[in-house]
Amino acid sequence: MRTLIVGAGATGGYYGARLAEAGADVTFLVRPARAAKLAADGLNVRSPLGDLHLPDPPTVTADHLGEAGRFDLILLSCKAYDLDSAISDLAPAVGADTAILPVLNGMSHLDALDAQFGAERVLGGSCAIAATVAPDGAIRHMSELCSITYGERDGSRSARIEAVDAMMRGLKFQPRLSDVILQEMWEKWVFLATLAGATTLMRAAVGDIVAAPEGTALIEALHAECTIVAASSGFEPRAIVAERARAQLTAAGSTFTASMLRDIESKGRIEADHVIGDLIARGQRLAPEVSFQVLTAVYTGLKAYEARRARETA
Ligand SMILES: NC(=O)C1=CN([C@@H]2O[C@H](COP(=O)(O)OP(=O)(O)OC[C@H]3O[C@@H](n4cnc5c(N)ncnc54)[C@H](OP(=O)(O)O)[C@@H]3O)[C@@H](O)[C@H]2O)C=CC1
Ligand SMILES: CC(C)(CO)C(=O)C(=O)O
Repeated sequence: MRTLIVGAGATGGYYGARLAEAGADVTFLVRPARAAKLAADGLNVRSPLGDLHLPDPPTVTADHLGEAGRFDLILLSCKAYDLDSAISDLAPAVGADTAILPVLNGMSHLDALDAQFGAERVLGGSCAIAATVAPDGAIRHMSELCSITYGERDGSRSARIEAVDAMMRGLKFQPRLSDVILQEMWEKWVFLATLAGATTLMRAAVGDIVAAPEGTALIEALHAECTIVAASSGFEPRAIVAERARAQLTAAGSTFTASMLRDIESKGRIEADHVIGDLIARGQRLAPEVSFQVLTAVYTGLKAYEARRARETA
């Protein structure tokens, strides 16, 4: 299966490197600076599941993608703020039978991909991992948490999703073929928005927040607001998933944080609109009687961070 990994950052770099390690036919679509870094140093992964050095990872830049032909699978791993440019850059790789598997957090990227390439080409997907790109360019995988979930959005078991599943098996991450991928993407969004919202608002890990006065109540209120949006959209988290999420999000002593907090701490760009703003907008449309006060406080904090970052980097 010819696979194009769009982005060799934290997620694309990790999953793509593990696929390449196992001999899968992968090529990374990268921008010029990342291409130069990979050419100089190779693709390095530091992981509790085993380090990996790919001395010569196959890369292509957008200006040469047309010469690379069509791909069977495109694993899209950019941040949401780069989605429009990534869509235009990856377009030459999309043929009649290409499937696109996005692993971004949130949901609205599905609409953008559908509009550009047709919904029939767009799978559902998400990943659970704690990873980042270290200052030396290596992918730093920070815990054993490491899975990727994918499925046809109508729940069918197509030949192409079975082929994706076959390629993902036996590697250094947990693969999961889902028959209810939209439900799972919403559940992940509710979890992530609560985790990112609470840990960025408080600039602290879950355990630090629950140790503070009213910390657990704040996380629970945020989780409840996110759940209302999902339920109003027709994807109320299943009881067992909601209970597991609640336990993880309020665990005493937990050092769990969201990738968005890591991005803020490294003064990077964040997906404020995609992960939090979009949730509020959907909530205001579908449940206008709810005030979404905690989500709104989170969003204001994130937009203030963006404004400060823009001012200080201008
Ligand atoms: N990191 C994590 O632990 C987790 C992240 N996620 C989600 O996964 C998604 C991806 O996040 P993450 O991997 O952390 O992000 P990163 O910023 O680490 O990586 C994204 C990569 O995409 C590349 N990129 C962007 N646009 C293009 C383009 N047009 N062509 C080629 N490459 C491009 C960037 O390239 P360049 O280097 O040139 O900027 C960057 O290397 C996000 O939605 C995030 O929320 C989900 C679970 C966990
Ligand atoms: C929920 C979590 C931590 C797991 O992948 C995540 O998606 C993130 O940090 O962005």
